[in-house]
Amino acid sequence: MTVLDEAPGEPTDARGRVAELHEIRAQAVAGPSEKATKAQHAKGKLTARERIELLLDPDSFREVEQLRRHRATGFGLEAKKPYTDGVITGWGTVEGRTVFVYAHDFRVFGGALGEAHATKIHKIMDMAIAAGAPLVSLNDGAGARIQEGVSALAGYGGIFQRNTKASGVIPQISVMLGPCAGGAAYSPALTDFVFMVRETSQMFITGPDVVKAVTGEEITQNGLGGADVHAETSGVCHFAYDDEETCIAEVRYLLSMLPQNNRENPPRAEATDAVDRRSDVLLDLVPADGNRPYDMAKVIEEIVDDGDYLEVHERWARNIICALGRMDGQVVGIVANQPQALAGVLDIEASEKAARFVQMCDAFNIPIVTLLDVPGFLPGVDQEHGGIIRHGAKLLYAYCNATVPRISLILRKAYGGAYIVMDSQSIGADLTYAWPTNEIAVMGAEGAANVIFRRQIAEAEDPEAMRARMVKEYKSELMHPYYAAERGLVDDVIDPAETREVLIKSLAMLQTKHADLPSRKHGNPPQ
Ligand SMILES: CC(C)(COP(=O)(O)OP(=O)(O)OC[C@H]1O[C@@H](n2cnc3c(N)ncnc32)[C@H](O)[C@@H]1OP(=O)(O)O)[C@@H](O)C(=O)NCCC(=O)NCCSC(=O)CC(=O)O
Repeated sequence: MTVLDEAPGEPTDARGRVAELHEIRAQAVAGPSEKATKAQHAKGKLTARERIELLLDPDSFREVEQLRRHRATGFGLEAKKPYTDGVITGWGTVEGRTVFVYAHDFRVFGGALGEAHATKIHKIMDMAIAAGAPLVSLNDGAGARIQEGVSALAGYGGIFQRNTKASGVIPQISVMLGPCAGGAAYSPALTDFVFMVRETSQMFITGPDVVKAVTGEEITQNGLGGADVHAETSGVCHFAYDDEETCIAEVRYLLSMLPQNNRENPPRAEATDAVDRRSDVLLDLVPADGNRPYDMAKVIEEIVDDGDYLEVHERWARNIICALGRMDGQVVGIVANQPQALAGVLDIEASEKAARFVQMCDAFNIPIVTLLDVPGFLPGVDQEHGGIIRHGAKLLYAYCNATVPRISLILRKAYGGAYIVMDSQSIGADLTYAWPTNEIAVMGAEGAANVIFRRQIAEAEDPEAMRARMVKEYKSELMHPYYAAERGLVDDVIDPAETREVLIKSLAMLQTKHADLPSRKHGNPPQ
């Protein structure tokens, strides 16, 4: 029973009304019951308000529509009309910059979305778009509120439409903090970043019971749509953590590297690492032998400010790394082949992962640095039948379409179509560099010799000796490190130890880059 469950009394004096307001507010903030809060904590989850407190700067939260209640009837809803209607909405600041937020309160109808709940979210999304500030959703809801039927479903439609309208305009971050089923899983997929917490958050279109009924498969909630599944297998989530506190702290970190909207640049930090810091260690990190693996993450660590960067989709498609870091305080997006996983080939998942990242960087004015060490696209029936052509095209399209500053550096090998796709000069990179160990070619020397000298090798008295001679000839003709530089296809061959300085000075020059694309409604990118 709330104050407003009874007809408001006779007007008393102003002080009486103010006291009444404070009482109502206290009820709204407290939520349904102490028991419900305990149940939430017992599941290892924080309440919506506790989460908002972790996300925003202290005392910065300003709530909107705290006193909203649903007007639905039937199924006993008339008697159950809690304030907030199960979602807390408002704005505050993160490191002093405005951020809009909505947080499902699982204690109210399992955080399920009804009509009033949905229109609160619509309002806060409209406010975020109008203000040009990021939107963070803290999701812990059971999907459409079943008692409200189609009104609830339509509420989701309004969210999806706004997610799409806001796409590429303001950063949208979805933080999954509970079981998010059905409608609750679609909106995050439309946003820029999805965060999850192991054990306590799940995302699925239909839960294990429906899966069992339809396909006969038996699986747990986590097995179906837990954080590890989405971070490693499906690629639905970009970041997965063990607890809510770490997860929300990382959301703050990510926000610190994003602009408020597409009309701003990402915030520049105080430079804390010397521009001309040499990286002699890179010569030991990257073996000259193109077949030997190494950890590209260590190269990134060496060239960014203070070795600090945030890897996106760290555990999905590990053969490519996508990361946000700073160079001389300026935020950059780094795309790099990872020779340590699948030799760094481009396959379906790697192409999708990098394409989305490049697109995100371009939308939010983040310059892109591409580090190449790529043997090519992954051959195979699975890949061809899985549509590697159209998935690879997504990456090509994303790079070709990107107007932010783009710099690429070839560390070692760069073969074939994969070389062209990974931001070569010919698809519009602003500056391309290579280390003296580069091998830019249509394919590896052995493969090339086998194709173009097949007849000579087959007819030779000693085919193996002939093959070795032809490989050598191909290498000396076409695969020496200066072949591309002589033709102007790389702008310079650089000393690896000077990589950081060269990249930073190039980024500084490109800061004022301006590029226009022909006028059009929008492109038709491969899907
Ligand atoms: C989300 C859950 C896994 C959480 O399980 P838990 O054991 O933690 O909690 P619980 O089941 O006790 O639920 C907590 C309270 O929320 C209520 N509750 C749960 N789901 C609800 C829903 N969708 N609508 C209205 N109320 C709901 C419960 O009745 C309960 O109320 P009380 O506290 O009063 O007892 C489960 O509740 C569940 O599977 N719910 C149904 C999810 C679903 O099918 N959603 C899709 C809807 S269709 C959709 O979204 C559109 C689409 O098809 O895509």
